[in-house]
Amino acid sequence: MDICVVGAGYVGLTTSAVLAKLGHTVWCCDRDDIKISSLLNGHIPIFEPGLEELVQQGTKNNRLFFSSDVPLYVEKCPVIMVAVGTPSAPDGTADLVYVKSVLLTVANGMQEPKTVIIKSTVPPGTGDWAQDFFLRRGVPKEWVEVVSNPEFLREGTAIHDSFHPDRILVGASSVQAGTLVASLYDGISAPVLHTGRTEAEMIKYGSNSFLAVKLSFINELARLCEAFRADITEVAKGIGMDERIGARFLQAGIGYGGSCLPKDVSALIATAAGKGMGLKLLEAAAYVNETQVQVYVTKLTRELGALKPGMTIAVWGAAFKENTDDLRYSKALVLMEELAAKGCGVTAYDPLSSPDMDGVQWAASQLEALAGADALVVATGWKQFVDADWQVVKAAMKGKLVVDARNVLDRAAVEEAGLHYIGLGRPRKRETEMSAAD
Ligand SMILES: NC(=O)c1ccc[n+]([C@@H]2O[C@H](COP(=O)([O-])OP(=O)(O)OC[C@H]3O[C@@H](n4cnc5c(N)ncnc54)[C@H](O)[C@@H]3O)[C@@H](O)[C@H]2O)c1
Ligand SMILES: O=c1ccn([C@@H]2O[C@H](COP(=O)(O)OP(=O)(O)O[C@H]3O[C@H](CO)[C@@H](O)[C@H](O)[C@H]3O)[C@@H](O)[C@H]2O)c(=O)[nH]1
Repeated sequence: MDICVVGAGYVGLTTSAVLAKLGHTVWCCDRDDIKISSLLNGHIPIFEPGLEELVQQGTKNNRLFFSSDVPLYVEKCPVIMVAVGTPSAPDGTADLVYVKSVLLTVANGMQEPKTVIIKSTVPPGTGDWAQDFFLRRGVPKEWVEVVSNPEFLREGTAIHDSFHPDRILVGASSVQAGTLVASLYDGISAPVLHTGRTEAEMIKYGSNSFLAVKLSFINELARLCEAFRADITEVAKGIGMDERIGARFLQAGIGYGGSCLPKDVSALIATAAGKGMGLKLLEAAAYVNETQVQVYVTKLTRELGALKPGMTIAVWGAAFKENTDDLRYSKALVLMEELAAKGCGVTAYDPLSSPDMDGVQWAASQLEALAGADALVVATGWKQFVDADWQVVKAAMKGKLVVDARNVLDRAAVEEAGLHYIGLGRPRKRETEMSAAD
């Protein structure tokens, strides 16, 4: 099948490479000339493990092509997949300006019947709106089928997730269109769920919102654990052993970030508000998440005294999670902003990113970031941070405080090095327990 994928971001690029691997001929188009020329020169503009190899395979096998001429390939291809961004507008709604601009390009270049797949995350009702939009632009009804086909990949594991999805979701208003879109994924062994368009859109928002609620729930429970000196990692393990709940997404920490969960929660809340409804549970999840960085600022203040000029805090991690260079809605950056605003010196390190920020100095290595530091905060769970040599860390720092904002460090190893460990809901074992464990 000849497919034009519009948008060469995380989703567009990954999906293009995956569809090419599945035997389709894919034109991945983006209006960003710089991105496309870099792709044409063999350079992948994002960090995603395994993506470069897959893209190279696709281009070598003449299955994957790149172009900034969006109208040309939109007109040529019978199947168009819209994978452009749907960022948060200032009022919290999903800004559909990019999606609408692609739909207009499609409508203008319509010379023959087409299937228009919406891969971008869009609010319930958008697919129906798009179908009407084509009719209103004078496109004959039988010439266009809009199909919702949301994406569930995670950054950092995008290739694995694409080839091993929990489900392939296809929301269509006709069996024929749904079957055609499902067939694009032939070769992937996963259940295919056929639904209506709006149901598919709702499933995507519902899934991300559920994950957000799960994370804010465990983060709030971790706060409560602190009040009882209970260990949230043991509590989460016990809760997660109930198969109805599941063990994943129960790692307490500095809160969820990234380009999806925060914006999709806010878009669903705004979508409900548009229907005169309040989504109280989601609002609470968003609130807990927004206040989670403050929990760590309070911990630092409790240990170091008022945060002020003259103090230096080292922060390891900039990305919103490990194995990505994506900084969108990163809690690590929010923490750095908070510390810098209080006048603290912030020395930071991330294996992939060093964005310009007022009051933040980027070090060339994780050890270099520790020079003169009163405290270290581990804000992203990169493996190289987890595996740090804590004796070396101790020698490099001025102070002794290590704040594990992801609950990923080996507390005993940190403490054995003579450092003072603080996580979230991870108390020191009580003396009696410690001697019983010895
Ligand atoms: N990032 C993820 O992990 C992920 C996972 C699942 C779903 N999604 C959803 O997929 C969509 C895309 O997300 P992303 O992270 O890949 O976005 P992104 O910001 O990385 O990339 C979007 C791309 O679209 C391009 N673009 C915008 N308007 C265009 C136009 N009119 N014509 C051509 N190109 C245009 C931009 O230049 C950009 O390269 C969003 O709706 C997002 O919510 C993202
Ligand atoms: O136990 C956990 C799991 C995750 N996180 C944090 O939660 C955020 C989101 O993580 P993750 O979901 O792995 O990242 P994304 O790549 O944004 O993926 C989410 O958003 C995508 C875009 O919609 C969806 O496709 C995916 O299914 C959905 O998991 C990150 O800040 C993580 O650090 C935790 O704090 N604790």
